Amino acid sequence: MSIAKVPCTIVTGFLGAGKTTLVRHVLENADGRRLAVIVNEFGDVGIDGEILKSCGIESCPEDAIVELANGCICCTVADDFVPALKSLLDRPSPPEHIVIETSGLALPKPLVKAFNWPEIASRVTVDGVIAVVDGAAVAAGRFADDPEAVARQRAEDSSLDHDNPLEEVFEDQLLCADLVILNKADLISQDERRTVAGEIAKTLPRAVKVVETENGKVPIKVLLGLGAEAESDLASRPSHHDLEGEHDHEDFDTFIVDLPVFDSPQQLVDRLVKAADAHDILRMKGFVDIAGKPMRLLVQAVGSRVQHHYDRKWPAGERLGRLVVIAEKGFDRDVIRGLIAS
Ligand SMILES: Nc1nc2c(ncn2[C@@H]2O[C@H](COP(=O)(O)OP(=O)(O)OP(=O)(O)O)[C@@H](O)[C@H]2O)c(=O)[nH]1
Repeated sequence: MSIAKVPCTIVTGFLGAGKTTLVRHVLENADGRRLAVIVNEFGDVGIDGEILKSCGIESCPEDAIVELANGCICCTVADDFVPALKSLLDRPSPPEHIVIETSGLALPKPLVKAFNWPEIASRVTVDGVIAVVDGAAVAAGRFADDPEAVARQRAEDSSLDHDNPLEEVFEDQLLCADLVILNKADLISQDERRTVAGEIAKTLPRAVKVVETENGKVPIKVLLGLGAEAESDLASRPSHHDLEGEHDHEDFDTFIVDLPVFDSPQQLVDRLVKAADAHDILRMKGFVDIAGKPMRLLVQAVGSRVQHHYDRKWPAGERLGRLVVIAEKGFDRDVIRGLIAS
């Protein structure tokens, strides 16, 4: 008797596109389905796992969320990803569906390939790769090559590889997708939506549905149950990195800023906007200690767009403000620290 494989959905998308928001929406609408989540982050502090664990959804116990922080799973498939998947499958009551949220810098294809590894090939299948796109970031030209910058680089050094690393990661994620979620539709106009949809269509290698939404609010039956079996279909998912082998995220860097106590959320927001504008920071997220408040403030910035809310009481002994910063390499950590924390 053959045992049905557990379907797994890979959620990819660039930094801050809305992956965690979408995964949380899936958990909130699981309708009794036994789900588990593997969540991976590029930064050293597991913020996304915390956000998901603190969601307070009854059907989603904390041990259903497995965090793989500190690096991209696409590069640590053997050490982190496959063992994490196996340990979920080996549980006395294994999940009925597994959702994998990759880091915003991860390439999905190496992960899909891992599903062919003999250790897990007979037990799991990739139900679908969902690429979440930040509509506002695409509309702002975040992933497009800057022709002036390319020309400048070429003039300085003709042998230089001028590929835009943001564009490459963004495209690799789309090239592997079975479904594209055009998220943050609330932040862009009708015209911009058309432009963004056009850019996505230009990149997609085959017919793939694009669903527009905000805050990842797409019905769960659209997201899960795609039946793509992506691991058997690698040839139709080209990648910029097919010829280069492993990529090592050398274009990006992350560090942690220890934060002082702030008098108000606005005081911090002003500093984050200033830092993001001056240094082209891609992503900041963390928990902040606001004077006199028993709750911790969850702060998230995508570029210089900052959002915050009090998410839960500080756990005992953990009241310490910390922020993860991710940017393209070449920035001065101390300068950024100085702008945010002093
Ligand atoms: N306005 C708007 N904000 C959104 C939407 N979806 C997500 N956000 C916000 O965008 C920020 C990033 O969302 P996340 O879900 O954490 O994004 P992510 O892709 O998981 O981020 P990383 O894991 O850091 O790559 C958060 O502040 C969200 O509240 C949306 O549709 N509209």
